[in-house]
Amino acid sequence: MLTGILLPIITPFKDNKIDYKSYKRLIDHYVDKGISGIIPLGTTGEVPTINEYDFREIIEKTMEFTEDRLPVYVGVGGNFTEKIVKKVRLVEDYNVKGILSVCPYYNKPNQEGIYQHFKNISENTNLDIILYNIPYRTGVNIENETIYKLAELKNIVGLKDASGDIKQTMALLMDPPKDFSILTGEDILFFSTLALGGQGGILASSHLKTELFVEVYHKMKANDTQGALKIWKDLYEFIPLLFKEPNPAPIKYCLMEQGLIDSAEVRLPLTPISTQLEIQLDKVVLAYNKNKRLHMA
Ligand SMILES: O=C(O)C1=N[C@H](C(=O)O)C[C@H](O)C1
Repeated sequence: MLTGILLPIITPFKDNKIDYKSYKRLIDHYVDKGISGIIPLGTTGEVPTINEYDFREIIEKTMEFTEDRLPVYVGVGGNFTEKIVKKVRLVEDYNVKGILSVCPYYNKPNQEGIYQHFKNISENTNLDIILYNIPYRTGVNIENETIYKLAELKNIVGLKDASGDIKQTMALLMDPPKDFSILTGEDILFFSTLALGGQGGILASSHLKTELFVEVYHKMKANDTQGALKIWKDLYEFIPLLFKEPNPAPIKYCLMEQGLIDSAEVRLPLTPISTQLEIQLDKVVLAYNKNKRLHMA
């Protein structure tokens, strides 16, 4: 079972090229923070603006830099099944654990089409597959009935749930498929997903205050709900700031401010964050780092 926090890691750019010096620094920073895996080339990795050459190189460098210290799941999704199968074949050249595959977007398949799409991918790879349901980006919802059917397939191991419908999420959590991980992809629902029996989250926001997210997870697993809630209240205030402008621009700004990456560059059509948001984030991140130094002193 997939459990805990998987980090959908950003792709650092510098002068419009991928900044692998920063990328290595970033991976070395996270591998001992208690996360359960790394996911390059997700939404937060800005996969829509990554070309084929860079796609392959990012996987190669991710494997090189993680040095087997964490499992790697690669974002491989799209709305042309045949093309996705070919892309999965490319990913199999590397020792990755699996893929995170977003529901087909724009051409808006029905539930049978969604089922056949993922069944086709499942039959053409031995890699683990995490389904990614995010209707507010794709325009299509993977309904629970379809998730139950897909969960029966040999290598479909879990769901990244960003359904945006708490009733749908709760219904699935109340009667989860067997040996199937339900991980929230809606960061603000991390605590409630754990409280309802979910296995964890794929959380862009855990690039920041990583230790706190990990502590919430462990406290919830130890049934220390009040202890987890005390920490969660701080994160609950913080998370919306990271999505106030298009993800991952706010996160990249904070990582640059912390010296973890050299530049907060994003690729068009994404744009740098506003000065107003910079000021808001400076306050929060500086306060957190100061507090951390005080605790460590
Ligand atoms: O890149 C991801 O994976 C995630 N993307 C979501 C989004 O930006 O919509 C947020 C979530 O934290 C993980």
